[in-house]
Amino acid sequence: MTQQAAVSDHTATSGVLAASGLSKRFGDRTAVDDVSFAVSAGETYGLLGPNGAGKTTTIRLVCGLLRADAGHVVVGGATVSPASTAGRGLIGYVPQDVALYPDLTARENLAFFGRLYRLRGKALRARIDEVLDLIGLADRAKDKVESFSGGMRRRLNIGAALLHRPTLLVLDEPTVGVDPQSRHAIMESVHRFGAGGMAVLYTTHDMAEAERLCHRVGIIDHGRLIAEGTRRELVDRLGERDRITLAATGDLAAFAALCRDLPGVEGADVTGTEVHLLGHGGRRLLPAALAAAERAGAVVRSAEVTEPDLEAVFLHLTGTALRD
Ligand SMILES: Nc1ncnc2c1ncn2[C@@H]1O[C@H](COP(=O)(O)OP(=O)(O)OP(=O)(O)O)[C@@H](O)[C@H]1O
Repeated sequence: MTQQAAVSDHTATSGVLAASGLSKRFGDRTAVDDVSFAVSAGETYGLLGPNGAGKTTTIRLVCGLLRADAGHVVVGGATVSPASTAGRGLIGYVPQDVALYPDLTARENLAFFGRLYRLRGKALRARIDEVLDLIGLADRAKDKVESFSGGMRRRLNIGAALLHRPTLLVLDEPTVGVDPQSRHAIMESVHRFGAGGMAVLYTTHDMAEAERLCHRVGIIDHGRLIAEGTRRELVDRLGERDRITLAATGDLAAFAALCRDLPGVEGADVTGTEVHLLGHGGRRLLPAALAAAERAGAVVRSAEVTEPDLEAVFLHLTGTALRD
Protein backbone atom coordinates (compact mmCIF):
# COMPACT_ATOMS: atom_id res chain seq x y z
CA MET A 1 0.00 0.00 0.00
CA THR A 2 1.38 3.43 -0.87
CA GLN A 3 1.74 6.16 1.73
CA GLN A 4 -0.98 8.20 0.08
CA ALA A 5 -3.38 5.24 0.07
CA ALA A 6 -2.72 4.65 3.77
CA VAL A 7 -3.49 8.31 4.52
CA SER A 8 -6.71 8.24 2.52
CA ASP A 9 -7.90 5.06 4.24
CA HIS A 10 -7.51 6.73 7.59
CA THR A 11 -9.25 9.87 6.36
CA ALA A 12 -12.28 7.79 5.51
CA THR A 13 -12.66 6.46 9.06
CA SER A 14 -11.47 9.48 11.01
CA GLY A 15 -13.76 11.31 13.38
CA VAL A 16 -12.34 14.77 13.84
CA LEU A 17 -9.78 16.22 11.40
CA ALA A 18 -9.23 15.39 7.75
CA ALA A 19 -6.67 17.46 5.85
CA SER A 20 -6.44 16.59 2.17
CA GLY A 21 -3.91 17.66 -0.43
CA LEU A 22 -2.84 20.85 1.38
CA SER A 23 -0.36 23.03 -0.49
CA LYS A 24 0.96 26.51 0.22
CA ARG A 25 3.56 28.59 -1.58
CA PHE A 26 5.20 31.81 -0.43
CA GLY A 27 6.56 33.43 -3.58
CA ASP A 28 8.60 30.76 -5.29
CA ARG A 29 9.06 28.74 -2.07
CA THR A 30 6.76 25.78 -1.51
CA ALA A 31 6.23 25.64 2.25
CA VAL A 32 3.63 22.82 2.21
CA ASP A 33 3.36 20.38 -0.65
CA ASP A 34 0.31 18.11 -1.05
CA VAL A 35 0.00 17.16 2.62
CA SER A 36 -2.84 14.84 3.73
CA PHE A 37 -3.47 13.38 7.14
CA ALA A 38 -6.29 12.69 9.57
CA VAL A 39 -6.69 12.76 13.35
CA SER A 40 -9.36 10.83 15.25
CA ALA A 41 -11.05 11.58 18.56
CA GLY A 42 -8.78 10.61 21.45
CA GLU A 43 -5.75 10.48 19.18
CA THR A 44 -2.60 12.56 19.58
CA TYR A 45 -0.95 13.07 16.21
CA GLY A 46 2.54 14.54 16.02
CA LEU A 47 3.90 16.43 13.05
CA LEU A 48 7.61 15.85 13.38
CA GLY A 49 10.20 17.68 11.30
CA PRO A 50 13.21 19.98 11.44
CA ASN A 51 13.09 23.79 11.48
CA GLY A 52 11.55 25.16 8.32
CA ALA A 53 9.99 21.81 7.32
CA GLY A 54 6.52 23.33 7.04
CA LYS A 55 4.94 22.34 10.38
CA THR A 56 3.69 25.79 11.38
CA THR A 57 2.36 26.52 7.90
CA THR A 58 0.53 23.18 7.89
CA ILE A 59 -1.21 23.83 11.19
CA ARG A 60 -2.07 27.41 10.23
CA LEU A 61 -3.79 25.94 7.18
CA VAL A 62 -5.54 23.38 9.41
CA CYS A 63 -6.77 26.15 11.70
CA GLY A 64 -8.04 28.29 8.83
CA LEU A 65 -5.58 31.10 9.57
CA LEU A 66 -3.99 30.88 6.15
CA ARG A 67 -5.56 30.32 2.73
CA ALA A 68 -4.40 27.11 1.07
CA ASP A 69 -3.34 27.22 -2.59
CA ALA A 70 -4.80 23.71 -2.91
CA GLY A 71 -6.49 21.13 -0.72
CA HIS A 72 -9.06 21.36 2.03
CA VAL A 73 -9.58 20.84 5.74
CA VAL A 74 -12.61 19.37 7.45
CA VAL A 75 -13.03 19.46 11.24
CA GLY A 76 -16.01 17.77 12.84
CA GLY A 77 -17.70 17.56 9.46
CA ALA A 78 -17.33 21.32 8.74
CA THR A 79 -14.97 22.90 6.24
CA VAL A 80 -12.26 25.10 7.72
CA SER A 81 -10.77 28.02 5.80
CA PRO A 82 -10.19 31.75 6.39
CA ALA A 83 -13.44 32.34 4.51
CA SER A 84 -15.52 29.93 6.59
CA THR A 85 -15.98 30.12 10.35
CA ALA A 86 -18.05 26.91 10.66
CA GLY A 87 -15.32 24.48 11.74
CA ARG A 88 -13.05 27.00 13.42
CA GLY A 89 -15.10 27.07 16.64
CA LEU A 90 -14.26 23.39 17.14
CA ILE A 91 -10.52 24.12 17.17
CA GLY A 92 -8.34 25.29 20.07
CA TYR A 93 -5.13 26.73 18.64
CA VAL A 94 -2.03 27.28 20.76
CA PRO A 95 0.52 29.28 18.75
CA GLN A 96 4.27 29.17 19.29
CA ASP A 97 4.30 32.72 20.58
CA VAL A 98 2.56 33.36 23.87
CA ALA A 99 -0.28 35.88 23.61
CA LEU A 100 -1.26 36.98 27.13
CA TYR A 101 -1.65 40.22 29.08
CA PRO A 102 1.26 40.35 31.56
CA ASP A 103 -0.39 42.90 33.86
CA LEU A 104 -3.52 40.77 34.27
CA THR A 105 -3.76 37.72 36.54
CA ALA A 106 -4.08 34.18 35.17
CA ARG A 107 -7.82 34.22 35.94
CA GLU A 108 -8.31 37.65 34.33
CA ASN A 109 -6.51 36.50 31.18
CA LEU A 110 -8.71 33.42 30.93
CA ALA A 111 -11.81 35.55 31.55
CA PHE A 112 -10.77 37.83 28.67
CA PHE A 113 -10.35 34.91 26.26
CA GLY A 114 -13.50 33.22 27.58
CA ARG A 115 -15.56 36.31 26.70
CA LEU A 116 -14.19 36.15 23.16
CA TYR A 117 -15.73 32.68 23.04
CA ARG A 118 -18.98 34.21 24.33
CA LEU A 119 -18.74 32.58 27.74
CA ARG A 120 -20.25 34.70 30.53
CA GLY A 121 -21.03 34.77 34.26
CA LYS A 122 -21.24 31.53 36.23
CA ALA A 123 -20.49 29.29 33.24
CA LEU A 124 -17.31 31.27 32.50
CA ARG A 125 -16.15 31.18 36.13
CA ALA A 126 -16.77 27.44 36.40
CA ARG A 127 -14.94 26.76 33.12
CA ILE A 128 -11.96 28.91 34.21
CA ASP A 129 -11.71 26.84 37.41
CA GLU A 130 -11.75 23.62 35.38
CA VAL A 131 -9.13 24.90 32.95
CA LEU A 132 -6.85 26.15 35.75
CA ASP A 133 -6.98 22.64 37.19
CA LEU A 134 -6.28 21.05 33.81
CA ILE A 135 -3.13 23.12 33.30
CA GLY A 136 -2.00 22.84 36.91
CA LEU A 137 -2.15 26.57 37.68
CA ALA A 138 -5.09 26.69 40.12
CA ASP A 139 -2.80 27.87 42.93
CA ARG A 140 -1.50 30.77 40.78
CA ALA A 141 -4.91 31.99 39.56
CA LYS A 142 -4.63 35.36 41.32
CA ASP A 143 -1.03 36.07 40.34
CA LYS A 144 -0.17 38.45 37.54
CA VAL A 145 1.25 36.77 34.45
CA GLU A 146 4.33 39.04 34.58
CA SER A 147 5.44 36.97 37.62
CA PHE A 148 5.15 33.66 35.68
CA SER A 149 7.99 31.62 34.23
CA GLY A 150 8.05 31.05 30.45
CA GLY A 151 6.69 27.55 30.98
CA MET A 152 3.80 28.74 33.14
CA ARG A 153 2.87 31.33 30.50
CA ARG A 154 2.90 28.57 27.92
CA ARG A 155 0.56 26.50 30.11
CA LEU A 156 -1.80 29.44 30.52
CA ASN A 157 -1.77 29.95 26.76
CA ILE A 158 -2.85 26.32 26.38
CA GLY A 159 -5.59 26.98 28.94
CA ALA A 160 -6.92 29.88 26.86
CA ALA A 161 -7.33 27.51 23.90
CA LEU A 162 -9.28 25.01 26.04
CA LEU A 163 -11.97 27.34 27.37
CA HIS A 164 -14.52 26.63 24.64
CA ARG A 165 -14.04 22.84 24.91
CA PRO A 166 -12.54 22.33 21.46
CA THR A 167 -12.89 19.00 19.69
CA LEU A 168 -9.45 19.46 18.16
CA LEU A 169 -6.54 20.99 20.07
CA VAL A 170 -3.65 22.19 17.91
CA LEU A 171 -0.33 22.98 19.59
CA ASP A 172 2.68 24.45 17.81
CA GLU A 173 5.88 23.32 19.55
CA PRO A 174 4.46 23.93 23.04
CA THR A 175 7.56 22.80 24.93
CA VAL A 176 10.26 24.79 23.14
CA GLY A 177 12.33 26.80 25.60
CA VAL A 178 10.37 25.91 28.72
CA ASP A 179 11.78 24.75 32.06
CA PRO A 180 11.77 20.97 32.70
CA GLN A 181 8.98 21.16 35.28
CA SER A 182 6.61 22.98 32.92
CA ARG A 183 7.66 20.72 30.06
CA HIS A 184 6.62 17.74 32.14
CA ALA A 185 3.34 19.46 33.11
CA ILE A 186 2.57 20.32 29.47
CA MET A 187 3.26 16.78 28.32
CA GLU A 188 1.12 15.35 31.13
CA SER A 189 -1.73 17.71 30.19
CA VAL A 190 -1.55 16.81 26.51
CA HIS A 191 -1.62 13.15 27.45
CA ARG A 192 -4.74 13.75 29.58
CA PHE A 193 -6.50 15.68 26.79
CA GLY A 194 -6.01 12.74 24.45
CA ALA A 195 -7.17 10.30 27.10
CA GLY A 196 -10.23 12.50 27.63
CA GLY A 197 -11.29 12.04 24.00
CA MET A 198 -9.93 15.22 22.42
CA ALA A 199 -8.12 14.99 19.10
CA VAL A 200 -4.69 16.59 19.49
CA LEU A 201 -2.42 17.80 16.70
CA TYR A 202 1.03 18.59 17.94
CA THR A 203 4.15 19.84 16.21
CA THR A 204 7.62 19.21 17.48
CA HIS A 205 11.16 18.68 16.33
CA ASP A 206 11.86 16.63 19.45
CA MET A 207 11.54 12.98 18.53
CA ALA A 208 11.73 11.74 22.13
CA GLU A 209 8.72 13.89 22.94
CA ALA A 210 6.87 12.65 19.87
CA GLU A 211 7.64 9.05 20.84
CA ARG A 212 6.29 9.57 24.35
CA LEU A 213 3.17 11.54 23.50
CA CYS A 214 1.90 10.72 20.06
CA HIS A 215 -0.14 7.73 19.01
CA ARG A 216 0.87 8.42 15.43
CA VAL A 217 3.54 10.58 13.89
CA GLY A 218 3.72 12.25 10.49
CA ILE A 219 7.26 13.00 9.37
CA ILE A 220 7.44 16.24 7.42
CA ASP A 221 10.48 17.44 5.48
CA HIS A 222 10.74 20.17 2.85
CA GLY A 223 6.96 20.64 3.02
CA ARG A 224 6.13 17.03 2.23
CA LEU A 225 4.66 14.40 4.53
CA ILE A 226 7.13 11.65 3.75
CA ALA A 227 5.83 8.96 6.13
CA GLU A 228 3.29 8.44 8.86
CA GLY A 229 2.31 5.78 11.36
CA THR A 230 2.98 4.62 14.89
CA ARG A 231 6.63 4.56 15.84
CA ARG A 232 6.59 0.78 15.56
CA GLU A 233 4.97 0.88 12.12
CA LEU A 234 7.50 3.41 10.84
CA VAL A 235 10.41 1.45 12.20
CA ASP A 236 9.09 -1.84 10.82
CA ARG A 237 8.20 -0.39 7.41
CA LEU A 238 11.74 0.81 6.94
CA GLY A 239 13.23 -2.49 8.00
CA GLU A 240 15.10 -0.98 10.94
CA ARG A 241 16.23 -3.69 13.34
CA ASP A 242 16.29 -4.04 17.11
CA ARG A 243 19.54 -4.59 18.98
CA ILE A 244 19.77 -7.03 21.86
CA THR A 245 22.81 -6.86 24.12
CA LEU A 246 23.33 -9.89 26.35
CA ALA A 247 26.07 -9.69 28.99
CA ALA A 248 27.03 -13.30 29.65
CA THR A 249 29.69 -15.71 30.89
CA GLY A 250 30.62 -19.14 29.51
CA ASP A 251 31.10 -20.20 25.89
CA LEU A 252 29.99 -17.00 24.17
CA ALA A 253 31.13 -18.12 20.70
CA ALA A 254 28.85 -21.19 20.93
CA PHE A 255 26.03 -19.02 22.31
CA ALA A 256 26.35 -16.56 19.38
CA ALA A 257 26.46 -19.43 16.88
CA LEU A 258 23.20 -20.88 18.24
CA CYS A 259 21.60 -17.43 18.16
CA ARG A 260 22.47 -17.00 14.47
CA ASP A 261 20.18 -19.97 13.72
CA LEU A 262 17.18 -18.52 15.57
CA PRO A 263 14.30 -17.32 13.38
CA GLY A 264 14.27 -13.51 13.25
CA VAL A 265 17.93 -13.10 14.16
CA GLU A 266 19.93 -11.48 11.38
CA GLY A 267 23.28 -11.19 13.09
CA ALA A 268 25.07 -12.29 16.27
CA ASP A 269 28.54 -11.10 17.36
CA VAL A 270 30.66 -11.38 20.46
CA THR A 271 32.43 -8.34 21.92
CA GLY A 272 34.28 -8.99 25.19
CA THR A 273 31.70 -10.35 27.64
CA GLU A 274 28.71 -9.39 25.51
CA VAL A 275 26.76 -11.06 22.70
CA HIS A 276 25.08 -8.59 20.34
CA LEU A 277 22.07 -9.68 18.32
CA LEU A 278 20.41 -7.82 15.47
CA GLY A 279 16.89 -8.71 14.39
CA HIS A 280 13.22 -7.82 14.18
CA GLY A 281 10.89 -7.95 17.20
CA GLY A 282 13.67 -7.87 19.79
CA ARG A 283 11.45 -8.49 22.80
CA ARG A 284 9.94 -11.55 21.15
CA LEU A 285 13.43 -12.92 20.39
CA LEU A 286 14.60 -12.66 23.97
CA PRO A 287 13.14 -15.94 25.38
CA ALA A 288 14.61 -17.94 22.47
CA ALA A 289 17.99 -16.25 22.96
CA LEU A 290 17.95 -17.11 26.68
CA ALA A 291 17.12 -20.73 25.83
CA ALA A 292 20.03 -20.75 23.37
CA ALA A 293 22.37 -19.50 26.11
CA GLU A 294 21.35 -22.41 28.28
CA ARG A 295 21.98 -24.89 25.47
CA ALA A 296 25.43 -23.34 24.87
CA GLY A 297 26.29 -23.53 28.57
CA ALA A 298 26.42 -19.72 28.88
CA VAL A 299 24.89 -17.73 31.73
CA VAL A 300 23.19 -14.44 30.82
CA ARG A 301 23.78 -11.75 33.48
CA SER A 302 21.74 -8.99 31.85
CA ALA A 303 19.80 -8.34 28.67
CA GLU A 304 18.95 -5.06 27.01
CA VAL A 305 16.69 -4.54 23.98
CA THR A 306 17.23 -1.32 22.05
CA GLU A 307 14.49 -0.54 19.56
CA PRO A 308 15.27 1.88 16.73
CA ASP A 309 13.82 5.34 17.31
CA LEU A 310 12.27 8.02 15.16
CA GLU A 311 15.68 9.61 14.75
CA ALA A 312 16.79 6.44 12.93
CA VAL A 313 13.63 6.54 10.82
CA PHE A 314 14.19 10.18 9.92
CA LEU A 315 17.81 9.54 9.03
CA HIS A 316 16.77 6.61 6.89
CA LEU A 317 14.13 8.66 5.03
CA THR A 318 16.00 11.90 4.51
CA GLY A 319 19.68 11.06 4.85
CA THR A 320 20.03 13.82 7.47
CA ALA A 321 19.72 13.86 11.24
CA LEU A 322 16.68 15.55 12.74
CA ARG A 323 18.80 17.59 15.14
CA ASP A 324 20.90 19.41 12.56
N1 LIG B 1 4.80 34.19 5.79
C1 LIG B 1 5.81 33.61 5.13
N2 LIG B 1 6.41 34.20 4.08
C2 LIG B 1 7.41 33.59 3.40
N3 LIG B 1 7.92 32.39 3.70
C3 LIG B 1 7.38 31.73 4.76
C4 LIG B 1 6.31 32.30 5.53
N4 LIG B 1 5.98 31.41 6.51
C5 LIG B 1 6.80 30.35 6.35
N5 LIG B 1 7.64 30.55 5.31
C6 LIG B 1 8.66 29.60 4.82
O1 LIG B 1 8.03 28.34 4.64
C7 LIG B 1 8.89 27.28 5.08
C8 LIG B 1 8.18 26.49 6.16
O2 LIG B 1 8.09 27.28 7.34
P1 LIG B 1 7.32 26.80 8.66
O3 LIG B 1 7.36 27.93 9.64
O4 LIG B 1 6.02 26.24 8.29
O5 LIG B 1 8.28 25.63 9.15
P2 LIG B 1 8.34 24.90 10.56
O6 LIG B 1 8.53 23.45 10.27
O7 LIG B 1 7.18 25.29 11.40
O8 LIG B 1 9.67 25.47 11.17
P3 LIG B 1 10.01 25.86 12.74
O9 LIG B 1 10.21 24.59 13.45
O10 LIG B 1 11.27 26.64 12.57
O11 LIG B 1 8.87 26.70 13.24
C9 LIG B 1 10.17 27.94 5.54
O12 LIG B 1 11.07 27.90 4.45
C10 LIG B 1 9.76 29.36 5.85
O13 LIG B 1 10.83 30.25 5.66
